[in-house]
Amino acid sequence: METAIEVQGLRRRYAGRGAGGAYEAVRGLDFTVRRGEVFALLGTNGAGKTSTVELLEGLAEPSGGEIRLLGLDPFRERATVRPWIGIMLQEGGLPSELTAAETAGMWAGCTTDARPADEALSLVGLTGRADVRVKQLSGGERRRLDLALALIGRPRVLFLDEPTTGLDPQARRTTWELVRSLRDEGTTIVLTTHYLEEAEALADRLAIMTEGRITVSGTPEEVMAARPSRIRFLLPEGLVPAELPLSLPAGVDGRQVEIRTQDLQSALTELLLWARGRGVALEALDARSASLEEVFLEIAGAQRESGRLAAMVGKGAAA
Ligand SMILES: Nc1ncnc2c1ncn2[C@@H]1O[C@H](COP(=O)(O)OP(=O)(O)OP(=O)(O)O)[C@@H](O)[C@H]1O
Repeated sequence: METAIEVQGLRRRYAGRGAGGAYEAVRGLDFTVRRGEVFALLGTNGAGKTSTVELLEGLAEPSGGEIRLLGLDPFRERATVRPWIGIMLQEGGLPSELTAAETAGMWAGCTTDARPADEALSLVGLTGRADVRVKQLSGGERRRLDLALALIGRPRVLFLDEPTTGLDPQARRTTWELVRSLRDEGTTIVLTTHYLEEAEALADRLAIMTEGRITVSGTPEEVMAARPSRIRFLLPEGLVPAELPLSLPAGVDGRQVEIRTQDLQSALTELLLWARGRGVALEALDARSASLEEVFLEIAGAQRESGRLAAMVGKGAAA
């Protein structure tokens, strides 16, 4: 598969951050985004996602490393790259007195080979709101207008920064469908989102960032496969934990039993055969594969813990 974006050793340092001095928000990233895929960049607040995406968009110069977007440097060759990319910003900042149609028309007027304004509004389901002023649109509708504007230039690479924040569940699903159909038409999409089910639903590949570095990357399946699945149920009345199958190491808290396994199907089969053999029912039985959310929370938890330990060590050193 062809490469759309190639990133090597990417760094971004902000000069003078209050009393704290310079701060390096992006600390040596290497990744590739293939043509026609959805690539999601995930991470906790302040992990460095926006700082990274701004570099990919050519809005700032890296302090180290290299980016090739469709073969060019997006900062130095911005004039050439700009028409190829569509950017949906977190805060639209649109003139509030214009209607949705006027806003899209104005945008189309500044764009070569623009998609007609009404087509862009229709893609995001705003046709019925075309004559409403921006200031009277709901937060979710404004978000969809931001997306329509990002699509007006028929971008080859589309950057979506938290595209469904504030959207109701139905509008979110419609946006997902649109993202999938753009991808199927060959658009490369870089997505940042805090909704992990969104990343799971849309991303062909993803990377989780922590403190300016990529901690985990791969397809959602690869990222989740590294974590154990979980089976939970209530210990049947009259049984003690020692009577549970020995081959399935279980954690028991009161009546709540939890088994963690890398092979959910075998463990579940064994558990159900055991239950049938004992003639017991497993109340509140719940078996599930690791979700992206669990992987994310584990990484974020480890990061918080290491930050806490570093602070304790720092305090100890200062004392
Ligand atoms: N202009 C700036 N000057 C100094 N520091 C900055 C600047 N912009 C961002 N930072 C810092 O860089 C770090 C990364 O910020 P960034 O906005 O890239 O994170 P993020 O992952 O996009 O977070 P969020 O999920 O909250 O949007 C943060 O610690 C932030 O305070």
